[in-house]
Amino acid sequence: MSGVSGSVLAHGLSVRGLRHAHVGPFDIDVPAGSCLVVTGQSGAGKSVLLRMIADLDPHQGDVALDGYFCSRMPAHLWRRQVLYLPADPGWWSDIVLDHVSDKDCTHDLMEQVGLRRGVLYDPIHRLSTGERQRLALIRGLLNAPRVMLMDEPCSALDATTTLLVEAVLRTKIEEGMTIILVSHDLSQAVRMAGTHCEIVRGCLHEDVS
Ligand SMILES: Nc1ncnc2c1ncn2[C@@H]1O[C@H](COP(=O)(O)OP(=O)(O)OP(=O)(O)O)[C@@H](O)[C@H]1O
Repeated sequence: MSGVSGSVLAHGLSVRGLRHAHVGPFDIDVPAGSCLVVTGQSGAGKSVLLRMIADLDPHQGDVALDGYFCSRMPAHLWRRQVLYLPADPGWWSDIVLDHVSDKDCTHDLMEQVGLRRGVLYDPIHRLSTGERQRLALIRGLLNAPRVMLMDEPCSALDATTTLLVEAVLRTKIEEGMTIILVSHDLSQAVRMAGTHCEIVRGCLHEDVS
């Protein structure tokens, strides 16, 4: 049982009383087809928040997707729908092609985010940080999650490439995806946020500026 009472979104992500150590409690609603941008100082708890939502870090409280609580669902089913994209993605093989299931879709997405075709045939360790970041995004998108929890997905990208990635994310949001995007880039927050919140002293404050 979740131990959480009260209403949750019928379509979208509802975070209820989520906390760990000095971070939280967080209560957030992110409707399907919208983007919440989370900012905050280094060490504020942004990554911990994402990892708790993905059920990767220990926590109190619960999260619901379309009214179905994480605590009542097998972990692998939750994480298939609610995908965490870490700032420093892990790779289980050094061969890029091992990580992509649909080559046509991958080519299409690579073009959209400005990745050269040759990336598919290079070893992962030889790729630039920004290439790996975009590849991890594509790998995540190929799994068609309902929710993406993105930890600074554009931190290694130049301004032009950042806009390409944002355009892809905007399309996904229009198609109904829910995104929580952690960023240190306030201009990105302005461009992407349906809602922009800042974590201050462990709590989330909606930006009203
Ligand atoms: N599993 C954990 N258990 C306890 N404390 C943790 C755990 N993971 C992270 N922390 C601590 O929680 C705080 C928030 O960490 P977090 O990684 O969420 O910060 P952040 O806001 O993402 O920072 P940055 O912008 O530097 O990435 C830090 O003080 C960190 O040391």
